[in-house]
Amino acid sequence: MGYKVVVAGATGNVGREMLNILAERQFPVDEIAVLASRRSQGTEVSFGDKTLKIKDIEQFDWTGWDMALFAIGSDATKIHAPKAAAAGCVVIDNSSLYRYDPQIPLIVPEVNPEAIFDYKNKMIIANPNCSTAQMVVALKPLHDRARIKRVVVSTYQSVSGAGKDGMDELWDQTKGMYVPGQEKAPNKFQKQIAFNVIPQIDVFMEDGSTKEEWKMVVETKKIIDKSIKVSATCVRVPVFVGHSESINIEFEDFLDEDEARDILREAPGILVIDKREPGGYMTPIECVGDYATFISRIRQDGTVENGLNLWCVSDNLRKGAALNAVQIAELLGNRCLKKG
Ligand SMILES: NC(=O)C1=CN([C@@H]2O[C@H](COP(=O)(O)OP(=O)(O)OC[C@H]3O[C@@H](n4cnc5c(N)ncnc54)[C@H](OP(=O)(O)O)[C@@H]3O)[C@@H](O)[C@H]2O)C=CC1
Ligand SMILES: N[C@@H](CC(=O)OP(=O)(O)O)C(=O)O
Repeated sequence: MGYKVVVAGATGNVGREMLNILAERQFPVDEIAVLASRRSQGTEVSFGDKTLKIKDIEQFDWTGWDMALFAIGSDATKIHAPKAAAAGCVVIDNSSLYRYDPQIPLIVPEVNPEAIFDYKNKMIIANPNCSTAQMVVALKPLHDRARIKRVVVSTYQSVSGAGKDGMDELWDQTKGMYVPGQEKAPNKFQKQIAFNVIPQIDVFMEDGSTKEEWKMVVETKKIIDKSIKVSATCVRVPVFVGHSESINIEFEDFLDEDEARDILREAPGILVIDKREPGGYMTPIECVGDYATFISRIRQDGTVENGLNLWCVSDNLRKGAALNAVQIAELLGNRCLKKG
């Protein structure tokens, strides 16, 4: 016996990946419903070898459904997640709406699976920001060994993090550079993204940081340990899929780079690719479609007492969103609902 599963936002980048991953991992599905806005009603999406028709979320009756994977952004989530939860359908939400509610668990299954039992508080579970997800997978096993004091991270985030519109803007702007009359002005992004990088993701906060940077700080504390200090700079780069991060870590205790490499090799969800030769590291284009968080360029930072540098790459639509949500669904099924 399997689950009655809903995917909300099934026409989007993340929703489509959710359907792919549910099928790939043979999640025990008895029945599946795919939802989006009214404008997509009747559109077809693939689920394994099946084709499913999109239903209008406004008209959907949540009664009798076990779990719903949401990827529809905060505004629509605010309307529909409470309706699903009230009908007894556990919501696994990709938006930032509920992440900072102390009653709602924020989960990366490799890091804090025990938080799953708090789903009962509000029948909602939050999925972290894409940049946080891959970073905490890398930090947790190192923190367990040497206690992290401080992290300085710079991100290189792909345009798919900004949804379908972000990908279209990079594509159209790049084409427009070569075809006279087809130049495309910035719209989704604040400045030209083709052949450029933009040091702003999400809105500015009062202290001069951006909300994306704030999310990385607050979410890392909630998922791993509130004592960890994080300083983040988030940058949009002209890459379609795959977020990269340069991470500098300062520990309480000394951690040798070889031991760090061994720890990361053994850690769940991580693949270490770290040869000190040209090309002996991971780049975003190579991680697309993969489940892993890839770690490269592990090296001592001799400028602080107990420092380490590393390079971290992952598919933001998978580990950063859809895969993590499906892993949460698996955790919920195995440890709490126990039907599959
Ligand atoms: N991309 C990423 O890396 C990450 C994304 N997320 C979260 O997931 C959400 C979706 O991201 P992504 O798939 O990339 O975005 P897309 O723009 O690719 O897709 C948006 C999806 O949301 C649906 N939608 C939008 N408005 C409504 C509405 N009012 N009612 C019902 N459905 C609606 C769209 O349906 P329609 O086609 O009908 O418009 C579409 O299915 C984000 O807003 C974010 O909260 C979280 C972490 C990472
Ligand atoms: N902001 C992320 C993607 C995203 O949707 O994040 P959030 O779920 O925190 O709004 C990016 O642009 O890469």
